[in-house]
Amino acid sequence: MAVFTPLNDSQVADFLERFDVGRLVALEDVASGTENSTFFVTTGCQSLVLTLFEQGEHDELPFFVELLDYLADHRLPVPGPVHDCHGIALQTLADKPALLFPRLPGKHPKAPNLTQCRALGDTLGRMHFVSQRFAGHRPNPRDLHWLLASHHQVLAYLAPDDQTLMADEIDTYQGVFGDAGALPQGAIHGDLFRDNTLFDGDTLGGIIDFYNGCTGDLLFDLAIVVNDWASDADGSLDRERHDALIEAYQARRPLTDVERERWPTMLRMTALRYWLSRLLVVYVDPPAHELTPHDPERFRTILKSRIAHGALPLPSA
Ligand SMILES: Nc1ncnc2c1ncn2[C@@H]1O[C@H](COP(=O)(O)OP(=O)(O)OP(=O)(O)O)[C@@H](O)[C@H]1O
Ligand SMILES: N[C@@H](CCO)C(=O)O
Repeated sequence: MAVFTPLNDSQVADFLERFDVGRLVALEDVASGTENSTFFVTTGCQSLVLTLFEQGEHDELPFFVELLDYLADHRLPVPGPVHDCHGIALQTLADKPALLFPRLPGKHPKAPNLTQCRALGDTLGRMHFVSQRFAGHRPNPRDLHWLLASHHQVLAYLAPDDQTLMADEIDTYQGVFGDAGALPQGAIHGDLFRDNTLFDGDTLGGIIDFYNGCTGDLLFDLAIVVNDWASDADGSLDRERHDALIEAYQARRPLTDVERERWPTMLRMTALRYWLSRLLVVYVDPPAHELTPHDPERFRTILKSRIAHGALPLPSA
């Protein structure tokens, strides 16, 4: 379920009067999603998405609005928030912070094909090209500092081998990524899994769910994408999807020498990032609502595969 705060037609009809978007024709609860309440809203002239923010740092919502405004202004396929008649995007509805977005076309790809991988790589490369000049700032909440500070909370739930694996890996990352800021920096999505994209056939209709968005290493974003989009069931990398993503990305933003050098370790660090965040959800901070948590084991498998087989050779720029 993904409606934690139900809304009725008259609440939404009144809410829409703040904007120049037409009158309510239909309101529909959105079943997917785990964090916020989401509704599809149809007016006489537009298809929209209404999000009520249920969790998280509400004082960080202005950062997300600025980032989405910036990316939409640069013609990236993201839902730029709708601003009200006074130019304000961030609203309150049912005592929750609320944003209204254009509804983007498409479905989440379960098994992305090479054309879809190229489209995503191209768009991520374009996004990172412009996001280096984004003026906002929000430190990456899932960076090496977070790994270091948080992993102790799950160690007791792991088998001894896995405790050693996690601790040794984090030691390795400290050696490689201790010099924060050494890699190219910019605004990143921070969670660009397949289920945060919408494809209309092979056309990328949009990238959504920017609530892990932050500023930091661009390479972190690319590694999250490659681990999710190009891993097979056994965790190994599929060369064709890997190359399609990275070649298209590099046509927009070639990786630097230092990024290429640190790439294998970044793949491991972002795999461990999800192993840990999923373990935290399962053991330490389960959701208040009855939701099936994502499987931590998937990212342990990916991590072990990256350690055993290394990274694939990066295509040249
Ligand atoms: N702008 C949009 N256009 C079309 N569909 C959207 C849009 N925004 C959200 N959705 C739909 O609503 C669903 C839930 O949205 P979202 O991912 O933002 O929710 P969430 O609660 O933050 O979930 P999670 O963090 O688990 O992905 C998406 O999977 C998608 O189907
Ligand atoms: N994409 C995350 C969940 C949302 O942050 C995961 O797969 O664990």
